[in-house]
Amino acid sequence: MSSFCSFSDLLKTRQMLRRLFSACCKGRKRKTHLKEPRGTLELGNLIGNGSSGQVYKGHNLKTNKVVAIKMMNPSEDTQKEIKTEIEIHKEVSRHKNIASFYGAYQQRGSIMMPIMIEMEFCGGGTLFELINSPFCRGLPEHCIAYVCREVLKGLSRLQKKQIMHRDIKSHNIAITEDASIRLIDFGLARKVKRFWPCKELQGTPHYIAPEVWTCSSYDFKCDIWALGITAIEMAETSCPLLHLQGEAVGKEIVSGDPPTLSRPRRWSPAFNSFIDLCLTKDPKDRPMAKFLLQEHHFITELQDEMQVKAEMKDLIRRLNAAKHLASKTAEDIANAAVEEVPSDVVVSLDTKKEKTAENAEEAASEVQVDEPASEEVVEAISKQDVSSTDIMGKKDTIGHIKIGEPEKDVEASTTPKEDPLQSSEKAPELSVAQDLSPQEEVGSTDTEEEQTTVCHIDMGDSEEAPHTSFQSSKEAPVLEENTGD
Ligand SMILES: Nc1ncnc2c1ncn2[C@@H]1O[C@H](COP(=O)(O)OP(=O)(O)OP(=O)(O)O)[C@@H](O)[C@H]1O
Repeated sequence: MSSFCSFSDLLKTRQMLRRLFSACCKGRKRKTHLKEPRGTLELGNLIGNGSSGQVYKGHNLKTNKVVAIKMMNPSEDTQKEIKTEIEIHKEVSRHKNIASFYGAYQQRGSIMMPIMIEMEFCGGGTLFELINSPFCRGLPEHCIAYVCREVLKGLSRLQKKQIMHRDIKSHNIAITEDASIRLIDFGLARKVKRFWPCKELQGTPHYIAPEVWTCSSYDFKCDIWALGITAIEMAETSCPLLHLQGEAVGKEIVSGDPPTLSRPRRWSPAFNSFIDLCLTKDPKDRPMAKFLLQEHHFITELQDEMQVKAEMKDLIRRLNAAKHLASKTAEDIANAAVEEVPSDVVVSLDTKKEKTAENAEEAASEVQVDEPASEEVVEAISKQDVSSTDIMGKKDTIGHIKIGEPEKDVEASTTPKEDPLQSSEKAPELSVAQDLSPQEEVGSTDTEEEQTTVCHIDMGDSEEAPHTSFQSSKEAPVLEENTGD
């Protein structure tokens, strides 16, 4: 008998394989199920305000956990993106360097009702807040190495899942109160597809890799570039090319030399070399996360982790104390303003706020290391229509790019600006109703699962610098009890 197959046999086999492949693909398509939030989630204070939504501290009444709740208003354009964010966050969540995903929710009634992602609350704030706090003039090198190592672990996890974050930046690196590092915000994260390379211009301009600016095929390496930029930011408190905006940043990144530390001799050769490697312009020559984790001495020679974490914890305690003071002072000022300030409200408030910021800064530097961090009480608020919440931050768009400039020196406007450290705002409350029939169950997540890593990118609203993250005098929307099933 001949061991050769006939041409028709080959064709049949090919067809069979095709059918098998498409059946597998269909099988793998998962529906994003969203749970009904009422009776489960209770919203507390606003803790972050991004271009795609607002993030509140919250309470899961069933697990009795303090959580973070990201609330996004879907539109026809963004609905799919939000679901992708949920799916990806859920997929990468079980890792110690990724904020745990606990579930996704949507109140019954309409597909346009706000969608919520419940996740681990990171009580130390973000890396951006930390390096921009009044008492931080850049992180010491061993702390930078520690943060880079933890982010690389997260990126490595993402890569195992064939996912690129595409918005690695200091705003999207959260810190827990015990100084553990977590990647957050998977709004721009995408699967890397071998036969369908990604060419979209996406990200936050100052962190975007050259190959992304030129819309060439790109992959996980764009996250390594963004980490290199973030490492410079940790050392110098601002990222390179901050004087440029939008596409001008892209032109410089594509045609100029890669950014470096502005005073390289102040830092070790290992740190300089790490940055050089991360900021290699040709992605083919740029190392992968795994290589840097295992081979680069800036990462591998990190010693005395206990000491590094103790230093980070100290900074976090001071940051939280400053936030707490600032929110208290803001409350006092708001109360006083109502009574005292008559006609020239804007000017008076501005002056007062400046003073408040100064006071808070001064007070923070006096705060003892053991001062307890602020613990806002998660409290229920009167019900209001969630859908009325304006969750869209300022956002410029160039092509696919969200052009957020992470500028620090935002010009003082004539309207009063709140101190970024303050987050005294009350969040919308998820009204607690008794009927829990899960409508579409989304991220039914096992809250107690072991963590793993993940990350994603997004082009943050740059104009609304992170400094403004905590500002917004709006009360958070309350989820109204839904009666119209
Ligand atoms: N798990 C968390 N724990 C604590 N704070 C968080 C958490 N997730 C988000 N935040 C805060 O909320 C902010 C906005 O969150 P996130 O980045 O997910 O929103 P976004 O709308 O996607 O932002 P961007 O404008 O960067 O795209 C963060 O910068 C951070 O300050």
